[in-house]
Amino acid sequence: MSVLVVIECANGEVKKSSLEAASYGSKVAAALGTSATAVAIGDVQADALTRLGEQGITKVLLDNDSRLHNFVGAAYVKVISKVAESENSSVIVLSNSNIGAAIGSRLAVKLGASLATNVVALPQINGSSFTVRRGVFSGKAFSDVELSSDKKIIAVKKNALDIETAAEATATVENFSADLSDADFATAPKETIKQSGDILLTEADLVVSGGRGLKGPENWHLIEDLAKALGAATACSKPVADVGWRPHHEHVGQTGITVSPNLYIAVGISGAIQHLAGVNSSKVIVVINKDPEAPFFKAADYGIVGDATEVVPKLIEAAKALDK
Ligand SMILES: Cc1cc2nc3c(=O)[nH]c(=O)nc-3n(C[C@H](O)[C@H](O)[C@H](O)COP(=O)(O)OP(=O)(O)OC[C@H]3O[C@@H](n4cnc5c(N)ncnc54)[C@H](O)[C@@H]3O)c2cc1C
Repeated sequence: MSVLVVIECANGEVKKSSLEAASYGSKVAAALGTSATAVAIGDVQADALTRLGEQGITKVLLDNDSRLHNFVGAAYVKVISKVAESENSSVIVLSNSNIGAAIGSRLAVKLGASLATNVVALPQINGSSFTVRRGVFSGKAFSDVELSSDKKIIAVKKNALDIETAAEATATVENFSADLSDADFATAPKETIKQSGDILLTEADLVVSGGRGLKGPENWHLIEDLAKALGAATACSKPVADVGWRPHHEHVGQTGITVSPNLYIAVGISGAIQHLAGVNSSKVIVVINKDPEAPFFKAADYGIVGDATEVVPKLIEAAKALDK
């Protein structure tokens, strides 16, 4: 019996959300008195995988098939399920990322496992049954669910738990071949067009976001300059994307992307419930709005009442000064 953690990789590195999953999986393994193994998929350097020892992973199995560098659901499910069988894994931990959400239910069907998505806390273990807490209704409520199958799959909500790092531990890395055939890639991406911007919004630790209060695209440099000074990704409210000031892949909220950064700075955004649905699991929310009655202030950890054109340049200067 072991705990298996699914590690997503891109550009040679392990994604942050997978470090969170590794940390979570190691704690579950410790509670069960077993070890945590990982299966790595995607474009990754071996030394990035050995460093998973710092999150408590003892062994990493890597499928080197270059066709896996792009996400292909059927192939990913096959690799993970084969590793789970060969390692006799009873608990599989993955990130509740886009990829995790796409493969979790398919894996559950293939392995006959119970599945909990959007998990925000370690499980309570009662014999062979786990009770896990899930975030539901866009983070407005929690639901405690029982996983009673022998095999369990837990998809951990991004940024819900800290990454714990133990000094100097390394994981061994072994190659694993799932003997994938062309049929496993029957539906595969032909081309990947990366979103603009240096920092991927869904993976960003810091996000600076703008709304209609910016008045027009001619003022968007305020958002970009603050983001650059902080090393943040940029985002926007839906109306801003609808009128074409920004591309739709930057729109966050109920009908856009969900983000969970450590810091979300909202500039000139009113804080409508549909916007909050995509950002309210951010660790710290800072709101800048000239209207003291703006609903976003109720969800904010810090608020600045003021005109964005006056407040943001001061923040940019302050952020630049921190770098000196
Ligand atoms: C089904 C549905 C789904 C939706 N999905 C989404 C979604 O996913 N994401 C989303 O964002 N919205 C979504 N919306 C729209 C949402 O209801 C709001 O209309 C939208 O979020 C408002 O965008 P905003 O805050 O940028 O603009 P506004 O509501 O116009 O707010 C602008 C804010 O800027 C402030 N402001 C004005 N001038 C300044 C200044 N100079 N300095 C500082 N502050 C200033 C104002 O006080 C105001 O609070 C959805 C709506 C529906 C019906």
